[in-house]
Amino acid sequence: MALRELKVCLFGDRGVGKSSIVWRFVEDSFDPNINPTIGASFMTKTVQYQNELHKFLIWDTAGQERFRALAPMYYRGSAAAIIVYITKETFSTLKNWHGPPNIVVAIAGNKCDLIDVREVMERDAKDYADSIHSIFVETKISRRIPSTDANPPSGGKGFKLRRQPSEPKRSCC
Ligand SMILES: Nc1nc2c(ncn2[C@@H]2O[C@H](COP(=O)(O)OP(=O)(O)OP(=O)(O)O)[C@@H](O)[C@H]2O)c(=O)[nH]1
Repeated sequence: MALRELKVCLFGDRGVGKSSIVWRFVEDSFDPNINPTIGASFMTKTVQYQNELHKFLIWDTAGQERFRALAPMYYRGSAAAIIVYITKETFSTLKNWHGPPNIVVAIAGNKCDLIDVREVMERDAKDYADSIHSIFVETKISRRIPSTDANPPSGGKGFKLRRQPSEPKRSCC
């Protein structure tokens, strides 16, 4: 079976939930006490879609301002980027995370389970996403969404982690 490798990076201010999104995707788990990322953390997950295996090489970057200058390095060679926000403030800094024009960008409005924290109207976020030709999705990582897919992709096998859930995140670059 053919194997395609796709580099995907996550960007966004600290605490918006980038690592939680990755953990939900890779391990289908949620840790309310997850540690902040230092530098970046790397994980992979292989998903079968039709007759192809897609191996996602996922770079989860640190949101702290001091790491922002490293973004171009992670963008290099990426097929896609996910830029995450939650509040008005983290939404207003989305443009700081913009990358090259030739990659797929998805904007994720995370923590939509926390009604009080959610300050950006879905319509405004969608309009912004349209204006930069990106995908828009609202996410909540804290609760598992039951799959309605009778044949879910064969993720889970073939992924490797550099960090166990209970360990602190390590810088790897
Ligand atoms: N209620 C709720 N909490 C969330 C959600 N996603 C993440 N969190 C929590 O938000 C906090 C920050 O999550 P992280 O995934 O570490 O955020 P991050 O963007 O990777 O943060 P940095 O590593 O500092 O850049 C953690 O306490 C998570 O458990 C969500 O959808 N809902």
